[in-house]
Amino acid sequence: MRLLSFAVAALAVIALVVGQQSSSAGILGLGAVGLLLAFATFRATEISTFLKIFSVVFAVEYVATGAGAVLAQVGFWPEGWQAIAPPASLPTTIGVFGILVYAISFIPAIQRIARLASPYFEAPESTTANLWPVKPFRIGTGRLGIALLVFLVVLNQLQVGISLRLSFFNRDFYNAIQEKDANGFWYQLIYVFSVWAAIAVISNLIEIVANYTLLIRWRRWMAEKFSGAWLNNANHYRISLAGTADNPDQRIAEDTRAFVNQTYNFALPLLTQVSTLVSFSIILWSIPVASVVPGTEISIPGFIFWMALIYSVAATWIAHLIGRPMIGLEFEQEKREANFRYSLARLREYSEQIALMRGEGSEQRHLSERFGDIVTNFYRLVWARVRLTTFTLSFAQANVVVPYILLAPHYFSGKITLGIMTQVASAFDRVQTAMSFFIDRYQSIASYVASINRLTTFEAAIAQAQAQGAGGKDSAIDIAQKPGKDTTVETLALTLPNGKPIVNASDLTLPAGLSTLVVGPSGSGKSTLFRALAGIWPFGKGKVATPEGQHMLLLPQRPYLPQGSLRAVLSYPAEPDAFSDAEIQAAMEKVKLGHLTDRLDEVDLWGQRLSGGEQQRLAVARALLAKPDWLFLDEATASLDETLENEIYAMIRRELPQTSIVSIGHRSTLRALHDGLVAMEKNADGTFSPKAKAMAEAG
Ligand SMILES: Nc1ncnc2c1ncn2[C@@H]1O[C@H](COP(=O)(O)OP(=O)(O)OP(=O)(O)O)[C@@H](O)[C@H]1O
Repeated sequence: MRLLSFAVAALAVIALVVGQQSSSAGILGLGAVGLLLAFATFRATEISTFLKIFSVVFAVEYVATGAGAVLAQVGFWPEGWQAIAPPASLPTTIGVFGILVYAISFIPAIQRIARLASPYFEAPESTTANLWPVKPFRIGTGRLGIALLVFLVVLNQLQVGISLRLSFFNRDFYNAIQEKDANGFWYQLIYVFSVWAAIAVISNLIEIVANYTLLIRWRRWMAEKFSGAWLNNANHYRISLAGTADNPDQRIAEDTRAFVNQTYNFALPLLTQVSTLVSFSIILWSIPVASVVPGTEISIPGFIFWMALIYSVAATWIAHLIGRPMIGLEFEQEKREANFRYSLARLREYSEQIALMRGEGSEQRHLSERFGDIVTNFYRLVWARVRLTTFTLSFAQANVVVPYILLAPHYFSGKITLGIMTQVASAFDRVQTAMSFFIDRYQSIASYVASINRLTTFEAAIAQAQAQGAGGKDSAIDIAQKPGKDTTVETLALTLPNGKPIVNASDLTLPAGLSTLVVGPSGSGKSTLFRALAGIWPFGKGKVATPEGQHMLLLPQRPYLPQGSLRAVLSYPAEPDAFSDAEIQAAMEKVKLGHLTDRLDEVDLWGQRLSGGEQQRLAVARALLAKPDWLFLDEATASLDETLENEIYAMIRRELPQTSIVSIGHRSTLRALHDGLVAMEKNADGTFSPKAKAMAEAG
């Protein structure tokens, strides 16, 4: 039944066109009634799809009219151009209406792409352009991007022009063969073909260089922009807490690459295809005999063009119906691959724990399940691909024959030459290839859409984290710098990411120049309090005053050891050359890491080489080098034996006499090493409050 409606609609459109061109009111009326009947059985979305197809047809017709007129004026091409009469009223009206519907439906997608793409082309920073054979010169990053893009667009249009020119060569060449014109044959081959073919090769080579230069510059800029915004003001930490954007690594590394490549690989070929469609449509349109319906004397303007168009639209539609499930399957495949990779990466990270627990069997089963997921979906994908390819390949084969079937009667009756027949056949093929643009890109469209989504949500997550961070517009925890020396908490109510309250603090003063020990049950929110004081915990509200212009350093229980030399690990987060060898070695001796002083330039995975205690002492050495005004130690010496812990604390007090120290620790021996005590006390509502105590108090 549905098929019947579609068939009626298609026939009605043909009747409208034929009726209008032959000025036959009867056929026109039949077409109008048919279209109305068909529309009555259509769903709303189908009517809009119909209008979209109609609008494309007429958009092409309009563009062809304009381009034909301009090119004929300029007289750029040998012969064969002729002005095309503007399309008449009824289809035009429907077409213009359809164009509007079509254009509007694309606006949101284009806006999203433009929002992600445009910042690069507006980037003001200056950069060095290294474009051989021109000497390197300084230019704005965005300007260079625009220049490269414009250059590529021009080059691209040149290539369309070349293929158009070669189609005329094709016509003249076969005509010369048919007429046994040896001079014409050699002339075409030597002077026409070789020149244009050489230009085509050179322009392709230049395009490769310009293309890759633009893409790598654009991608680098985007990756730096995203990683910069992600790292800024501890946004990365708040994003992972809030869980607003999974796998930032994939977004920064993979999705920026996919976005840049795909945007380029869609935009330029799309432009090529549109220009190809327009220029070859003109050829199809402008050959008079190709407008005559084969076997009859009826002439329909652009008959063969319409045939190519209707044929391709129908094929595109069928291919879309067959290929549509592939979009979802591709998306799923990417996700399953990512899960498998993630399982492998975790295995590497926890290799020691897994080996100690003999967990390899369980890991192997887990990996094999993950890979099984990949395989299951892969087979579905293969079948979907087979179905689509069956159709597209058969269609491509039919393509070779269809134009000849349409033209053969004219050729055999002597109305057209062999040259014209082959030219029209190749133009027919070009028009239908251009129309099949989206079919050929089913897979990449799926991943393109996914990348755009991931980048857009990542941007939103970064903006949210930025707003929640210290000083951000949505930040309810006000960390103000005040004159004076102490750090004071006026009021502070901290919650978990899910809103559950955990810490309530008021009137807490951490005195400058002294050392304060914070104690309390496990899970009472001591570390969370430290995170809030450091300005990275976004959940809750309150007011904290920190002394103005003072350097604060927080050492967590598990220190972070970056990749690189031991010198870089020790100087972190300062540059590796921020401290002299003598300074570094002295700090290492003080934390009893003297045995490592001759390995400063050794690059290793230090986080896996050094013992837990050694790593903690290395972090203390960093503090000795950085000499902060405030040092927060969050169980930063918990892996050391008591004697060594005592020695290290005494050393810190000795070496950093100006530094105010706040520590979290569970061991009772720590009390003797501190001047003051703050204990976490449980409230009736289950939250904890830090309270200053005398040393003897608090159990
Ligand atoms: N990102 C998070 N999401 C959900 N809950 C969290 C998060 N971070 C901490 N918590 C919870 O908040 C509570 C306080 O954690 P916190 O690490 O501050 O405790 P702590 O007093 O330092 O504990 P410990 O002495 O064991 O180190 C715990 O119950 C913990 O599970």
